[in-house]
Amino acid sequence: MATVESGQTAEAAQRTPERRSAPVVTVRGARATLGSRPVLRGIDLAVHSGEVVALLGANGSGKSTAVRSVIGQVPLTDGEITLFSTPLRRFRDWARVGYVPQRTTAASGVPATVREVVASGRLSRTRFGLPGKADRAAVERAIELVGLTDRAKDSVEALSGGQHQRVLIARALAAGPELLIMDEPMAGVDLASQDILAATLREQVAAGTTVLLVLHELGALEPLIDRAVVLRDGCVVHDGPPPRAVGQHSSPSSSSRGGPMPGHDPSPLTNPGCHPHAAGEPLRTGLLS
Ligand SMILES: Nc1ncnc2c1ncn2[C@@H]1O[C@H](COP(=O)(O)OP(=O)(O)OP(=O)(O)O)[C@@H](O)[C@H]1O
Repeated sequence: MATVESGQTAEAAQRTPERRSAPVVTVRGARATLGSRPVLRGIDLAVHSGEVVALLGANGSGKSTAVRSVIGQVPLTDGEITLFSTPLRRFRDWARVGYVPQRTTAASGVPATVREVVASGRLSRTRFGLPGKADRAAVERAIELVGLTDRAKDSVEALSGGQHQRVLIARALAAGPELLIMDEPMAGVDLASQDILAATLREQVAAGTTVLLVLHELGALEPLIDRAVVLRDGCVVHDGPPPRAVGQHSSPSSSSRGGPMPGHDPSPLTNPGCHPHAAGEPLRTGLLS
């Protein structure tokens, strides 16, 4: 794959830097506890307009908790989050945000068609809950984007896991979000669906959508990724070019695609809750391949 010096792929680098100036998501000093366990221990994260940022890390490192805190599902015990420059506690413009949760069923046991589930994602844009022509067109477009037009009338219960995931993504796209947050969108998805999802995402990114996604492996999405933030034990241990998969690099500073870029080093030493990984210890990203 073609790469540029910074470690970004050529495709990611082609997108204009001026589109990336405005912060869409900022997370500062975020701490969160689930049960009695401190799961986020002071993370900083920023996603700028038009950027595609991957949140990586081993199982249990806090990736899902981090994105769930961004959408207000997990309260912080300390720190602050802004969305579109508005503090999260005052943010109401949820139609601007599309969220695809970690693999769940689209139907939740309620019989519903593909079109009905996708249309539920458009409700935030409809006037008085009544869908107009533009709303119906947006729903059809979202279904088409994920290649399920021929299944629109089918029950979601009749779909494969990968098709299910495509429905959830279409639901998130139906409102035309400016920010798309996806938690492991490729997990358990068949290769054909992965290709469709990658193409869908590429189209969104080309149109200017900002993307924050939790990933286990970069896979088909790698060409789109501008930057990777790696969590370990609730701390940011890397913020910079997407690292190579485990086994392909030895340490963050040893590879042009593996090391933090100047100015992007999260400097965990400055964060009392987080400790830098031992020198020479491989950066564990949670990548499986
Ligand atoms: N509701 C909960 N109550 C208590 N602990 C929780 C809860 N949800 C998650 N945890 C714990 O918080 C830690 C971080 O979980 P989280 O789901 O954010 O990690 P993750 O990096 O997304 O992992 P995975 O890749 O497995 O999804 C884990 O140790 C998990 O067991």
